[in-house]
Amino acid sequence: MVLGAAARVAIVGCRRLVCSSSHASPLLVSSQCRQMSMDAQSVSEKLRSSGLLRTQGLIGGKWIDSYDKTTIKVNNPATGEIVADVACMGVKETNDAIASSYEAFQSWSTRTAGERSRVLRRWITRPVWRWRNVFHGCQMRMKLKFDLLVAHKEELGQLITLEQGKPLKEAIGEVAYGASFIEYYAEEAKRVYGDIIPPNASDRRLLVLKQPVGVVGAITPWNFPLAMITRKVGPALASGCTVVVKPSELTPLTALAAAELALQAGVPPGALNVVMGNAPEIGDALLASPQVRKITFTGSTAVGKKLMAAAAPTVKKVSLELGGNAPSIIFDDADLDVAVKGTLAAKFRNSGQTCVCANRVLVQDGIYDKFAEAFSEAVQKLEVGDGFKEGTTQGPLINDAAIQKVESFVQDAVSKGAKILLGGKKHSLGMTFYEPTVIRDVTSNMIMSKEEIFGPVAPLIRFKTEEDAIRIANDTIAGLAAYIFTNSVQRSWRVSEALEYGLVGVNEGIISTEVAPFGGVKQSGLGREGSKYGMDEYHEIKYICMGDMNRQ
Ligand SMILES: NC(=O)c1ccc[n+]([C@@H]2O[C@H](COP(=O)([O-])OP(=O)(O)OC[C@H]3O[C@@H](n4cnc5c(N)ncnc54)[C@H](O)[C@@H]3O)[C@@H](O)[C@H]2O)c1
Ligand SMILES: O=CCCC(=O)O
Repeated sequence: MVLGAAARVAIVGCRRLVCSSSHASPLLVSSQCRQMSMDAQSVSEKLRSSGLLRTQGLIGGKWIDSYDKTTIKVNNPATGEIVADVACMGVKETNDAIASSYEAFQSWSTRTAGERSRVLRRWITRPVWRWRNVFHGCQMRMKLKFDLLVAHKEELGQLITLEQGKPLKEAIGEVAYGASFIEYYAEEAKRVYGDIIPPNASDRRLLVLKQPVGVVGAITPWNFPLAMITRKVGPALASGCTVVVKPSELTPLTALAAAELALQAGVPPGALNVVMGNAPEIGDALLASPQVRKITFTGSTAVGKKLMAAAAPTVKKVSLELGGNAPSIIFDDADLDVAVKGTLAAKFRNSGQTCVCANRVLVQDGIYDKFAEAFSEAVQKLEVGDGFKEGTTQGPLINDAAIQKVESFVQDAVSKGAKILLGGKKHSLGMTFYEPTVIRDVTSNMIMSKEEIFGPVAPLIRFKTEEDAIRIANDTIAGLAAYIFTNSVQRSWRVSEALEYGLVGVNEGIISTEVAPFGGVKQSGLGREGSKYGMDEYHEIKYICMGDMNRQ
């Protein structure tokens, strides 16, 4: 089974990946990687000594090198410097991870919901008992809270900034967001109820049980290296499933640190495994295995489609969180300030590298010029720089391929008549920094109207009527998030209902939360994550018909 390589990473000496693949990013080839700057180096030394900078995979509760000792280089996108060499794994390691996960499932799935809940809670908050002086040498044993994910938010945030590039403050915010899924599902574990159905015959009783699916393969992207993992692993473990996680090769360090904390919390050996390296090989092994009963994937639509097809021979359950093309619709009656702030947040979070990012800004005729001016003013205040630098609000893009994509989209729009109001080129900082950009007079024939930009570029599209706005907004294969800015309650209902999207923000630019369902329609995906709906994805429904009940 060939899934097609989508490797955009330097894999140095990896035995299996064809490194000369046209997909490999030239930026990340080892000869071009420079020594680390003092700042990043001291951060990484601190992380190493804290035991959180792990470079081996986790299989069956043991940290291991790849079997042939090959490694991948992980780079800091802000500087191009090498942060770490991590194990480059493939089929053999993945098969062993699946086997250990399968074994762990036999006992993890039979633990009570309360036991699983306590382990998950310890992953974020672990109680420890210590003797404490209470009065004149008199000691008492006291229960203290020792937070794992939360207490290590600084270190985890630093790891995210090191390997992904987002500003440290935003990275620490991601840790809190990521931890919120573990907290939520630790609670939800105890609320998985079945049903008793009124029977169709008086001597029968009809029951419905929810049981864990089994071993889950979780494949995650680089843009949220922690939260995209906890959003899957939280409900999976809470349900009684065990997991093999494959993080992005670009950002494996955060996943490994989170797994180290999971072990400290008491997640049993094999219940959580992490393998990384050769994506197509690992993907193939997960998909081919009959022991893996579910694949949950967050990433591009193109890869998601390949995985879905490859899941067919073993008829696995599939959840897909794929790309978006979110409209942010500003109506004439919107509060200008709210619309500017909301769209700014929706567009420029994570330098525009978010699946729910506003990809198209649809602005009604009457407010178009005023909005364009106020929005450009706000965008101009964004501070581009290294994520470790105080005050930075916009980090680098993930790699050269991302920059080239953004540049080509902007060139296409300009060649077809769009006008740049702000930015429109690489930032003078070099590397993969791009100027926050606003472009007006964008139309539906331009590539940026049709495809995910995944960068800090806001295209303004003019519309006349509410019907026009809905038609333009829905004219895409994607259907993840949409935003509306209006002061009319009736309009907000009408338009929310008419939009073919999985999430709608009304006068809000950041709407993701662990308590609400997250997921797309059309080619943005299948299934939901977060909330009680996210838990359902990890259950099989079993119907039990008990007959002969009237026998004395
Ligand atoms: N809907 C959501 O919730 C959501 C969230 C975050 C990101 N995304 C989307 O993810 C994309 C950006 O992330 P990306 O560039 O990491 O996506 P990607 O599809 O390139 O990679 C995602 C993951 O899939 C792996 N992968 C790639 N090819 C594979 C193969 N053949 N077999 C198995 N695994 C393979 C990668 O190594 C990575 O771990 C964007 O399109 C974004 O919209 C969606
Ligand atoms: O990139 C997608 C996930 C971001 C979010 O959960 O809001």
